[in-house]
Amino acid sequence: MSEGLFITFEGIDGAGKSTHIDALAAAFHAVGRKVVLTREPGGTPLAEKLRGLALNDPMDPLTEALVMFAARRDHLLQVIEPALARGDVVLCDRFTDATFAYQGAGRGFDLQVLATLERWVQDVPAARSLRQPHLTVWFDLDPAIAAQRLAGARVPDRFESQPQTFFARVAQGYADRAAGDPQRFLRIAADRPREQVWSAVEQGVRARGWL
Ligand SMILES: Nc1ncnc2c1ncn2[C@@H]1O[C@H](COP(=O)(O)OP(=O)(O)O)[C@@H](O)[C@H]1O
Ligand SMILES: Cc1cn([C@H]2C[C@H](O)[C@@H](COP(=O)(O)OP(=O)(O)O)O2)c(=O)[nH]c1=O
Repeated sequence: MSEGLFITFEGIDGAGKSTHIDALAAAFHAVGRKVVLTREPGGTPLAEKLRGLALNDPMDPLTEALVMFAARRDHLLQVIEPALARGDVVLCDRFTDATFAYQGAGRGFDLQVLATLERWVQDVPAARSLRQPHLTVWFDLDPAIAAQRLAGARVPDRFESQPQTFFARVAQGYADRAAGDPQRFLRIAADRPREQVWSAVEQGVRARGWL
């Protein structure tokens, strides 16, 4: 049986995560892997309810961080860990790096508190230390370009309606997380045409021997 693979997609709103995650699922299916495609906040009935609150109800940064980690705990226990135990590939649109980027860098919340929550929530029986992604595909994009892509999109949620200065902090938050764990991150320059971005994603995953 194959070892389970946990791959997350990260980047600011509009960076291109949703555009490419289905194609990576198809690439894994093509080599015979079972794929669980999921997202955060969300992925379970409870976590999706928490998503609705987090994306729409006003709340302070600690409340927001706790809601994100509460959703994550349920998602880990109900979906991610069982899938990895089966040897499936879990492709997750956002995970804890988004909490450090949005609640940490974006909202200015205490990173030490986030690191404590990360240790509590991601301490699962099957992981030697903490459950972390085997690979995080980080779509790095200038917030100004992301804003152009999202202009005129649907009614923005609490995060999408933030000013560009917020997303500049979020983008730096991702860069800081990548600098802290470079082996785990595959940085994709996301300002190129879709085909070039996809090619970089596929080559990066293939280079790890997984496709
Ligand atoms: N490489 C690209 N060049 C131009 N537009 C893109 C590119 N990738 C995605 N888009 C468009 O930008 C918008 C946001 O893409 P999406 O994949 O939803 O981003 P995310 O999931 O990271 O928020 C969509 O309208 C999408 O069609
Ligand atoms: C997982 C996570 C997401 N978020 C934010 C980032 C996004 O703006 C929002 C999730 O929406 P998003 O992933 O962009 O979904 P969609 O493509 O449907 O808009 O939640 C956090 O602030 N912290 C987190 O820990």
